[in-house]
Amino acid sequence: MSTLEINDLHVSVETEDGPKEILKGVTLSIKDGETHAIMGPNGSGKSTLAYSIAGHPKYTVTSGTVHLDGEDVLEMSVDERARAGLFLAMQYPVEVPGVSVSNFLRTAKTAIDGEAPKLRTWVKDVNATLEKLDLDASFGTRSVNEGFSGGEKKRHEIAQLELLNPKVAVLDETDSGLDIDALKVVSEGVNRFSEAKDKGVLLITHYTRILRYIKPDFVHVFVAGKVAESGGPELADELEANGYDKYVKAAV
Ligand SMILES: Nc1ncnc2c1ncn2[C@@H]1O[C@H](COP(=O)(O)OP(=O)(O)OP(=O)(O)O)[C@@H](O)[C@H]1O
Repeated sequence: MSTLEINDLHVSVETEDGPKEILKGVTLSIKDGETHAIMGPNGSGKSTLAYSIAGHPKYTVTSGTVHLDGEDVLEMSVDERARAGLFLAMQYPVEVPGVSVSNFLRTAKTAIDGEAPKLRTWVKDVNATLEKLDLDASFGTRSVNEGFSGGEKKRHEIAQLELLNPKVAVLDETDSGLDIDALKVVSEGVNRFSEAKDKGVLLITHYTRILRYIKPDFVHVFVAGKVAESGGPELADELEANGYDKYVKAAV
């Protein structure tokens, strides 16, 4: 049974005027098989939370804890976090010119598992995964994210998710820039991961439309660096109807 436990997490970034606190005490617990959606206004700190879990050096954890299966995540380097089973799909995936998708995926798999996957089964797995995501097999020869459309970038993130098979996935606006067909394909990939494999998902999103395909067990309203309210899927409908106004006013 895997659990990601975030407790009273405070995170700052360095600005020209000194450190600025972005996360102001985030507490969340994500267990196997649970999908948590985080929704909140622009600039409330959702990506900061995702990056802080993954270990981005720009963010300084000033207090609080993050544990995965009881292990102290904040003590781990970025690659140790990945090996421990954490996965981050970034809002803006970076280009890696000259590194093919196939090479990238195999290198990542080898680094995470500690040994290279057997070539024949790996090639089969990669091709099957790309096919499920409606990506042509030739996609594997392209440089990572270079010239990818918005939809291709997000499908590639989900291909990584499926092939690297982490314990917990943090998906930062994986629905942004997707047309309706791509949204379905990407959502199916997330569901294959979360439902079929009984894994934990933290899904950051602005839109309830993805929640038609990926059913969250919990919805959290994120305002001014912390969780302002938590509820079930019905909370997303309430946000769609009424916006964040009442939560923003209460946070001031
Ligand atoms: N270097 C910096 N200097 C000043 N402010 C910063 C810096 N880096 C981040 N911030 C601020 O941190 C806040 C949180 O940003 P973050 O990207 O986490 O929000 P978000 O909720 O993911 O927003 P969005 O929904 O627009 O993606 C923003 O107000 C942003 O301007």
